[in-house]
Amino acid sequence: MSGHFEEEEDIDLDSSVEGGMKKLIDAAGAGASFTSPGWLTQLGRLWGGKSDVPVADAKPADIQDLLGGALFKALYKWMEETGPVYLLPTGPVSSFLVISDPAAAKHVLRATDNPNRPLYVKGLVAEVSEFLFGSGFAIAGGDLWRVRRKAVGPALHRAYLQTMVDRVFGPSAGQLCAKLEGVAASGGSIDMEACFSQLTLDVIGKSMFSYDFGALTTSSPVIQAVYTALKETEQRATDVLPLWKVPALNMFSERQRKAAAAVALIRDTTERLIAKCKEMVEDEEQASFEEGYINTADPSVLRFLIASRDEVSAQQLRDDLLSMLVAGHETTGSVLTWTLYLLAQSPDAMAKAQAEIERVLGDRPLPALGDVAALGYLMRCVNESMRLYPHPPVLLRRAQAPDVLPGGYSVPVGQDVMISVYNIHRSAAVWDDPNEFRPERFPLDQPVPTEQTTDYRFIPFSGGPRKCVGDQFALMEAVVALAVVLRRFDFALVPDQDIGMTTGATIHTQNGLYMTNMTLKRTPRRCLNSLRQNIGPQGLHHIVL
Ligand code: HEM
Repeated sequence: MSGHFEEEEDIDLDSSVEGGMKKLIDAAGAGASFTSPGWLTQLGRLWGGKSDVPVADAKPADIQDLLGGALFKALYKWMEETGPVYLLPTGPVSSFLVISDPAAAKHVLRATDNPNRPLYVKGLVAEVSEFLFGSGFAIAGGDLWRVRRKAVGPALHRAYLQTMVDRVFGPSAGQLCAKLEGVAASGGSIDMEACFSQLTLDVIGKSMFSYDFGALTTSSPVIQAVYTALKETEQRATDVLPLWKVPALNMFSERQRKAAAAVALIRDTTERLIAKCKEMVEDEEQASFEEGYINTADPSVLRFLIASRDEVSAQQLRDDLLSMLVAGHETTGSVLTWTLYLLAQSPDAMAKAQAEIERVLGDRPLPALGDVAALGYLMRCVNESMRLYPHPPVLLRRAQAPDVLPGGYSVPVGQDVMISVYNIHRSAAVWDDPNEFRPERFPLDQPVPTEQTTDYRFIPFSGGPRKCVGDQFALMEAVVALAVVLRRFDFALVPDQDIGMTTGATIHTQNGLYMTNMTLKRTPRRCLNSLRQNIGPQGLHHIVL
């Protein structure tokens, strides 16, 4: 396999393939894989154009991974066989250009929705999630995206994040501890993947709309609707036969009827929250809105956006908020799941993280904003977990102008592109011992790693104009949640469980992450009392419908 390229460097294709053997495309467009053409490659042979990009040699066995919803595993195998940039034919005239190289990823990400270099757009992502996001800015493009990103981004300012740490992240993690105490007392086991998904749904509801889903403690139709809609987005992303693209068929599909009902309920709930918030803001002086605005009774993003009195329709506001809800929920839940999984298997790293938490928090039960920076090792554990398990594992783009990638590969107009973050993060050409969990690879005396500090070798939040708007929010939420939970419990994996990996929008376990023998750690009494008092939504004006 070849190494990664420097941006815009010309590369000799002959030398870019292991052992000097190159997989070049023949005149008909398939790869130099005549000897063992698989079904996908056969399809690729029909692919009309000539290309200078090697073609993945997809075999029938590979479809197992694809049908199992773990496309990213097959993409990894093809990277090892074919190199860091290859074509994956998906039909007679369709294909994905798969990128597993930091320089090529940087090139594409920085040219997405970039007014000075408008070469790429989001493409397919918008198609699979439009039914839920509507015109939300996470999937919109062009001017609509630019205007809405500019309006929403400032809502996540520093004072907002500080308030969320104090009033939402810490207390919500305390509620999770209360739930886990029952399990620890009974000596049973619990699926921590489900717990983290509930925790992050509660957190994002409170932070976005001051709405308490109560997912950690209850079940409700709205919660079920969120899960149904999320599942549908994931299924659409991996459907082999996308029947949902034919509106006339949707009424005959039980799955589609359920998804439509779920979306209707979520939208209705959000619209009612918006209407209620608008009523409350009516009396507020317009002059009171300035940079860094925060309403102490209701510090939510919804309140910020309504108080800004931006010219925006209720529907756009609804779709933007739903974009944030969905983008910020399962992603952070999955980060927590895999970080706990990795720590539970690495006693040294776990001991180091727990010692740091004790030292930083002393007898205070919940971290404050300043503690997040002091919890540097825990942060590196989260970073390292996001390297090994990036969510989503692939980023999709579509070329809207002809382009040439670093390495000299041409990209025709309309080409669908898949940046495999998973491959970049696990490539031996990019990282030493790429499959090992080693938080120490991100030293404490250097900045927290980002796409900038690593020159796009580490891109868990993407990069360029469409980079995640909630990266700081998510990192703080994850560090606070882990600090609170690891302070209170020691965890042990239920032995012999098959964790597996599957994916939709994020990487999930196949069967849950069951923890047992959850020993309550000795916690200072003062700290414990304070934790118990703090788990309510103090000081948050919760909108109740
Ligand atoms: C650890 C948790 C998170 C991860 C791993 C994550 C990852 C990402 C990634 C990779 C993208 C870019 C997708 C692309 O380039 O196609 C993205 C976009 C986005 N994220 Fe996050 N995210 C997380 C948490 C959050 C949170 C908490 C929020 C909201 C508070 C959020 C809101 C968004 C939005 C609105 C976008 C779209 C931005 C745009 O297109 O302008 N994310 N996220």
